[in-house]
Amino acid sequence: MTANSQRQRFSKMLKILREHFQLAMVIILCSCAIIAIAPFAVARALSHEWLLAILDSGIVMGMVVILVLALRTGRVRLASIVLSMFYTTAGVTMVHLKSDTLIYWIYPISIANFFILPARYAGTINLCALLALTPLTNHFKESLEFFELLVTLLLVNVFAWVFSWRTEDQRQQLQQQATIDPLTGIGNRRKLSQFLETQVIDQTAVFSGAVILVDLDHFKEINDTYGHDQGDAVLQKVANIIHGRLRANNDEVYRYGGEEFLLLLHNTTLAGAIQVAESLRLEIAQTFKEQTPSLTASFGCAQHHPKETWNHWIKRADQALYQAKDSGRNCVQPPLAERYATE
Ligand SMILES: Nc1nc2c(ncn2[C@@H]2O[C@H](COP(=O)(O)OP(=O)(O)OP(=O)(O)O)[C@@H](O)[C@H]2O)c(=O)[nH]1
Repeated sequence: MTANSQRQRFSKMLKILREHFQLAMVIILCSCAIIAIAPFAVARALSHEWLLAILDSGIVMGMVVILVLALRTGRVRLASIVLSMFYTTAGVTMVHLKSDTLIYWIYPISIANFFILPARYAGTINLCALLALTPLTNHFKESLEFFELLVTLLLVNVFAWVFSWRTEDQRQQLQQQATIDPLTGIGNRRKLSQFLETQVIDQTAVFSGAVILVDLDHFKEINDTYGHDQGDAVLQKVANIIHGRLRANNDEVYRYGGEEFLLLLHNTTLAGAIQVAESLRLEIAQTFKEQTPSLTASFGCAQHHPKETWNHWIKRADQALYQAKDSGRNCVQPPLAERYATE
């Protein structure tokens, strides 16, 4: 393998890890724990501390199982919950068995839970850990010392909770800004790519449906006649018309380009997509028929074929749209090869 292709593979891996933060956290936490705890298991076995050696080995093996679960099944949320419950329980058990000197491990454990889980899950698991530690009161010489420990642990949890909530809020805002088209309020091309990519990565999700590409006809003339602001208002109105025609949980619309929209219709045949496109074509033409120049739209439809790649599918719809433009605009076209089957 050349240095260049190695670099490409490495940067591809980094991209996947960046996009799948939770999976990255599971991999990092499991790997660090395995590397850090395995030597203790060996050292304890060598010094005949059998109980602790068995516990350490159990933790290492548990981490390996969780790592494999996350990587093989892709069920990262489940793996994160199991991982968090596993090392928190192991931490609390060790404190009870070994002595309260290990109690300081509960601090990083509490924070790690907020890294890999949503705040409410992490908070609940940490609260259970705190309750499980309360029987330790008699291990401390002064109850004030134990009380201080509980208060500091609670404070760490509150700060981590606030930090986690704020980070999640910022992440959602960024996600919104990056994926929503500010003019029309519908998803942009990046959101469409994310949707298509998750469908490809998650092999269990089988898409069955159709796509419609909508392109406004001679839109440049609208801009030239009425100005860009009016052009923007027309785009918003078209987006509203399309949005109003969608089935709430079955269809999605994206702004695919400047004056181009893409509709994903789940569980829809080519004939169904053509029907939707035809009614949209009539509604758009009717809405703008009074203005000069009037506005119409052209449509290209394609049904997804089993095992067809996303690129190929959308390319077929694009070719159908090209045919619609070529046949005089203000019309709906299926892919050329399927035209007669739909007539
Ligand atoms: N107002 C406004 N205009 C936009 C926006 N994005 C793209 N456009 C305009 O859309 C027009 C697209 O022009 P063309 O690609 O020539 O297409 P057309 O005039 O619609 O002609 P056909 O597609 O061939 O029917 C250009 O004038 C762009 O400036 C936008 O966000 N707002």
